[in-house]
Amino acid sequence: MALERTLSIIKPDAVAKNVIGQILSRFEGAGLKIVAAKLVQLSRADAEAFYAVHKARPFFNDLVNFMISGPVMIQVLEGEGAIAKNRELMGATDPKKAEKGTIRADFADSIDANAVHGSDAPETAAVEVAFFFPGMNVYAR
Ligand SMILES: Nc1ncnc2c1ncn2[C@@H]1O[C@H](COP(=O)(O)OP(=O)(O)OP(=O)(O)O)[C@@H](O)[C@H]1O
Repeated sequence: MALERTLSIIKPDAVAKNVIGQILSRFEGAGLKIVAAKLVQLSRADAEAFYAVHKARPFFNDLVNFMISGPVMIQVLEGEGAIAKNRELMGATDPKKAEKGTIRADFADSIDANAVHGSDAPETAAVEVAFFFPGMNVYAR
């Protein structure tokens, strides 16, 4: 397995619930290292640009409005197979379908307020890490 970096976002619902620490602990407990982090309020332009791939989806506006509804915690996680490992820790997009013990099963309320975001492939990880942490090494292959 390759050493990877992936972008993780703790979304406004989870920040509002005061579970940043519990979520970061899960990453660290699974052997992922936090190599960059910032707590920020995204602007509408930031959220629209970050989720540009979803622009045509019916939920795009709701997603953008949700992502700017409060601060988010954005971090870069590093580790062997970090992209898949993070997705495993997060669980399915819809918390009702997320496996027991995953972040979304434990902290998310709905498919839109679903606690966390994680890059889904090396290519998207490279783009997403660069979006929030320009110039950062992403071990892109
Ligand atoms: N049907 C839907 N209704 C409302 N929101 C949705 C729906 N599908 C996806 N979303 C929102 O858009 C985000 C991005 O959707 P995507 O299909 O990429 O899911 P994901 O890869 O599991 O989530 P993320 O990209 O946030 O890690 C989801 O995390 C969710 O917040």
